Amino acid sequence: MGRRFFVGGNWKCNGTTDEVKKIVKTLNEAEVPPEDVVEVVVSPPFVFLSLVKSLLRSDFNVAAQNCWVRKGGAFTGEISAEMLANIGISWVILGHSERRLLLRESNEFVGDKVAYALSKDIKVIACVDKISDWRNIVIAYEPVWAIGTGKVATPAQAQEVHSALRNWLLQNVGADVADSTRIIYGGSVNGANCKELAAQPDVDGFLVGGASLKPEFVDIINSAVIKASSPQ
Ligand SMILES: O=C(CO)COP(=O)(O)O
Repeated sequence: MGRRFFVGGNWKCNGTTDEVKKIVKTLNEAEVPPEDVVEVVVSPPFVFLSLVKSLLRSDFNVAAQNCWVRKGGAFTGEISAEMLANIGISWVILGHSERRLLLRESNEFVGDKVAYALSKDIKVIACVDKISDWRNIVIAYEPVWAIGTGKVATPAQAQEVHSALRNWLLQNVGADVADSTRIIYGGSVNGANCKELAAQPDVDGFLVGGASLKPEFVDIINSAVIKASSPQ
């Protein structure tokens, strides 16, 4: 099987230049498993993408937190997938519940964004339809009640939903995709609760908000080792 553990750090709308440099320094100095054991992607706000990309260790990747739904042009305030590709950003988070709730992004709009980003060779952390190339998708399950609340799903709750999502992939897309697609959990993940969650067979990693701004993010990355040693 061998789904590579995935840990995403969603910094959301946080940080100053100094704070960003500090987080990157902590990550650069951290001892973590090699790239073939855990894939780490941090997602700073747009204005810090180039800075983080230039300073961050080369075994970690950088994601944008959003992008425009199609080719750029007269769309004030938007950032296109082409622009992300142009500055060497290979990942984007699309369809986060904060954007769905606060900015009224619909399933269809998010689905169009995913399709467009994939067409420009940007990999996507998403939970949507309209996906044609599953190789470049990581699905994030983030119960809204757990985001930023300190209330984390129990390992059994997370496993139940992740396994249902994988079953949906099996029934609707195919066995290969169900077997290979990473389904990651987000919502109040921290250094203390990550290990038990990581041990669940269908939890393939995390999308971390608040704790991704703190040194404990390194502990979350290191929970990949639990996964590597637990029977699947
Ligand atoms: O929304 C999240 C990650 O995208 C989760 O946020 P918290 O980890 O702060 O709950």
